[in-house]
Amino acid sequence: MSSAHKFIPDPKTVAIVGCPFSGGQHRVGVDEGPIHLVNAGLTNQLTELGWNVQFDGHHQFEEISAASDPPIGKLRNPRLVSKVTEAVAKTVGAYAKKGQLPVTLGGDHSLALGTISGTLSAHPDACVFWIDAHADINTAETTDSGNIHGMPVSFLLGLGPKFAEFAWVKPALKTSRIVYIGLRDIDAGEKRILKENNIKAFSMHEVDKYGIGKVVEMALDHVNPNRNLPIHLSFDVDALDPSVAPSTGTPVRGGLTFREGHYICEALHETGLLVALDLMEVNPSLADAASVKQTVAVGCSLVRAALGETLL
Ligand SMILES: NC(=[NH2+])NCCC[C@H](N)C(=O)O
Ligand SMILES: [Mn+2]
Ligand SMILES: [Mn+2]
Repeated sequence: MSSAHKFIPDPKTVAIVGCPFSGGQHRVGVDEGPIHLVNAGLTNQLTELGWNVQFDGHHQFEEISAASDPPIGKLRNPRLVSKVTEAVAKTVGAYAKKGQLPVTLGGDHSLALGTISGTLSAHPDACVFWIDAHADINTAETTDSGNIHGMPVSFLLGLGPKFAEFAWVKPALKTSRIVYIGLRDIDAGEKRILKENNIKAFSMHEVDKYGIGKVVEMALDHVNPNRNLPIHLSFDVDALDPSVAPSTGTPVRGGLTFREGHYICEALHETGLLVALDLMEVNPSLADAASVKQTVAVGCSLVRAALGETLL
């Protein structure tokens, strides 16, 4: 079966961008996520789905010692996160400009500052599906944790205080072009930001109320009413219920089922509009071996679903 990709020319190529990075939060191990996902056979699985797979090894990031990267205000590891995400933006943007579909494997969700910047450099009118238990829209003022993986969306939207260290970030995303699914752990400041900016969000309450099929349709109607804009899918594995994806840094009960998570990926594939995908926050050091294996397998299977694997 050949799927009609509206923005990815044949022969369709996916570029795997492995990002062993954990500087956007404080738990060790999330940098091992991409290595586990690739070792589980992800590249071969995508070849079998009919994709050319480009993978040149995991991203090598410049090191910045903690001593030379003190907090700026509440922001932790600001220079490191900025450098790394800027490099990711360049890499993702270059692949997207060549007509390839970048699949970025995290690593923590601060990386989406890079991936979405990269996508928007190639597809300025792209919309973003942010699938997550969290909104990751804190600013340097509202954050409690100081972890930048809880803030990438505010940077992309140009909300909150600006920092010279992040001068490369263009606030290229419009509030009307992002939609959330799966939310259930939103900080008070984030609730305010979502409301004040009229940002569309489907929490687990709406998933329960309408069912995932209707929610994805409503989400598409909001960000992509004519079904003609490129789509960037940023999937935080903690959107799934911890019984489905236990091995992650900030698990929250009451999440998406295995099928609901996959349905989102399948439905976005069916649009033919997907131009980039992130799979973030798999942390192989936070659970027993069986749970790690389960989480890594679910991660691979979400990526396959977004890239065309069907049940029949
Ligand atoms: N990408 C994630 N898992 N983010 C979790 C963010 C948690 C919390 N809201 C914070 O700002 O720290
Ligand atoms: Mn999350
Ligand atoms: Mn997240």
